[in-house]
Amino acid sequence: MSGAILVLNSGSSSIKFGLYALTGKSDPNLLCKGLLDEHDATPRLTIKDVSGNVVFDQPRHRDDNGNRVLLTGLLEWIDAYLTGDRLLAIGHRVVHGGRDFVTPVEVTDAILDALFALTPLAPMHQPSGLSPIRTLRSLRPGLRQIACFDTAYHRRLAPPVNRYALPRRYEAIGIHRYGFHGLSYEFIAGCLPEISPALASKRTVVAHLGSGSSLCAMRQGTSVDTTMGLTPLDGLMMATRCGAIDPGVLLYLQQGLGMSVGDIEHLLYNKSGLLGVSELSGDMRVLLASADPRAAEAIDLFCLYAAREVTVMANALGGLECLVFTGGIGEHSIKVRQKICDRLQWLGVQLDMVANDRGNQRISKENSPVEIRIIPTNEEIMIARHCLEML
Ligand SMILES: Nc1ncnc2c1ncn2[C@@H]1O[C@H](COP(=O)(O)OP(=O)(O)O)[C@@H](O)[C@H]1O
Ligand SMILES: CC(=O)OP(=O)(O)O
Ligand SMILES: [Mg+2]
Repeated sequence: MSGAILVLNSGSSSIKFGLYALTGKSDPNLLCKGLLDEHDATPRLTIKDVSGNVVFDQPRHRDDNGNRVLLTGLLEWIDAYLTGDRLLAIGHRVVHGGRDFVTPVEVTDAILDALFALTPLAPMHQPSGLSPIRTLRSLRPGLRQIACFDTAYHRRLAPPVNRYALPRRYEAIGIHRYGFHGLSYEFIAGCLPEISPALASKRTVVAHLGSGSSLCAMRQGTSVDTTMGLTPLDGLMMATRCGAIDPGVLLYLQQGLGMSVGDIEHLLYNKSGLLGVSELSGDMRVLLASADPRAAEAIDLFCLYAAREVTVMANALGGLECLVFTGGIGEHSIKVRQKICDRLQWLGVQLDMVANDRGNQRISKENSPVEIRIIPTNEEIMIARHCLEML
């Protein structure tokens, strides 16, 4: 098979783009990749080829509904760039697949409606992941679009691990833990046996630390527990999300302070986490560079949550033999990795400070009971692989 696949990964703070060539049955081959960072004052999609040359650069206007102008420009550019080769499909990261979507699907209007209906379960992500699909369907009705789900990798989680202590009738209607960042975890699961077969069988906790952050307890490539739940609000403290919180706080915000449901949703998803505690920014880079004590407090709390939840994941695994850092923060922040590992020394997590400073692939001490690694994630290639399987 020859042709190309476009991948769009719409996260809570960025749109990541990948264009892949398909050559036979081998792994999709990256042609160019790009990023639109919502932290930027004037976000723009900048795409570079594999040599690092900028090949596309267009601002995204705030009032560009559904990114129509941006996506129109992008499609025109891709047609010219591929010079005769055909765009075969567009693959998308969709955060919530709910109960019905546990493998990648080719999107139809009915499926799009069903996925939009899950918006209350992922209000920060579901609309931004789905609106490009709707826009692209109107721009190119004949082009196949494939949705790949963050929840799918955790689909085998079963009671009691995915169960809430609620009356059973709520579980019966789908209120249980789903877990997210599945495309990232699936990619990491694929990397472990390539690094070494022994690593793949280790009791592993993967820490995906980005704008959204979660942990996955992994054994033999499978998720056995994860920190996010019905929604991507649970578990770790995040850029602007609170993470695990006493549900009584929510009741008090409503009953005691008279806040509306919409205001509480906005507070928990968009105003809390690093941003809420620091009162400065949800961007870890900004906090690390700040001398304000509130920034340091926010970073401390972030690391406390992460370390605390690692112990919960280790419990699900019956021990801890490997800790993997990934995601924007996990891959790049020396200090955050160090602070998390410091809190986990009693579990056998022994960080090699020099290796950590250098950002080596392996950052644990030679005799550390727990092997510590940095593995850059790649949700886009995972989506491209799923598309190739579907095609
Ligand atoms: N060099 C760095 N040091 C610390 N944090 C970083 C660095 N580079 C990126 N980050 C953090 O990573 C976050 C984005 O992570 P990423 O996984 O790319 O996010 P998304 O959830 O949007 O996919 C940013 O908000 C930033 O705080
Ligand atoms: C599920 C989730 O939190 O995603 P992101 O990290 O892209 O916000
Ligand atoms: Mg992400």
